[in-house]
Formats: sequence, structure tokens, C-alpha cells
Amino acid sequence: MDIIFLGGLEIDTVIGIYDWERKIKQKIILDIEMGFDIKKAAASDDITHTLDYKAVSDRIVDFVEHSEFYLVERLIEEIAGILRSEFAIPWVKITLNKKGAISRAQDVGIIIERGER
Ligand SMILES: Nc1nc2c(c(=O)[nH]1)N=C([C@H](O)[C@@H](O)CO)CN2
Repeated sequence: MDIIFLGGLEIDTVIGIYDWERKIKQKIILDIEMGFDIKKAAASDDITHTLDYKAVSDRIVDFVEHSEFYLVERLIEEIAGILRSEFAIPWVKITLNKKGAISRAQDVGIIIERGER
């Protein structure tokens, strides 16, 4: 399985369990790896034969910007669901970094893999 990836995708959103977090937008950073067979597109040189990472980015940015979840668990699972159902991606690995959420930690967040590789 080949991998098409999006790294360091920064999006501002309402996310968090505390009252003050419900009133502001915070940055999350996504690293997304998507399993996809690129052979057909490589042979044809045709964008319609591949997973358009611009379309994926636009969809995920729009979704996250308008979401208001409490837990990063819920947000990351929703993102995985969109990728798998709307883009027919058989396997996805997502890292969600809520940088700055823990004052003494550089990075904090979740990594999930969904689907079969
Ligand atoms: N496993 C989780 N732990 C915590 C979360 C979360 O979404 N998942 N969220 C918070 C707060 O919103 C935190 O990010 C604010 O500092 C705490 N723990």
C-alpha cells in the first residue's frame, strides 16, 4: 500500500473541556497518512485516478474549523470517519497535536490508525 500524506496541517477550532476553552479558538495540528495505490495515476498522469490531497485538505479544514467538540478523541475519530467514508481510503493514520494544551509539554495529543493496511 502506498501512502499519500498531509503533514503539519494547522487549523483553528473550538476544542476543550473547560469553560474558557469554549469561548476561544485553539490551534490543532494534523499529520494524516492515507493508504492509496498510486500506480494507476502514475501510469496515466491523471488527477482523476488518484486521491486529490487538495480536496482532502479543503474538506478536513472546513470540517474542523466549524466543529466544537470537547475531546480530541471525538474530533480525531470524526476526521477518520470522513476520510474513510467520503474518500474511500482503506487505511488512515492520524496524529492530532493540541500543542500548548499542557504548559510543560511541547506536544500533546492522540495518534490513531483505522482500517486495514
Ligand atoms: N485524553 C484527553 N485528555 C484531556 C483532553 C482531551 O481532549 N483528551 N482535554 C483536556 C483539556 O481540554 C485540555 O486540552 C486543556 O488544557 C484535558 N485532558
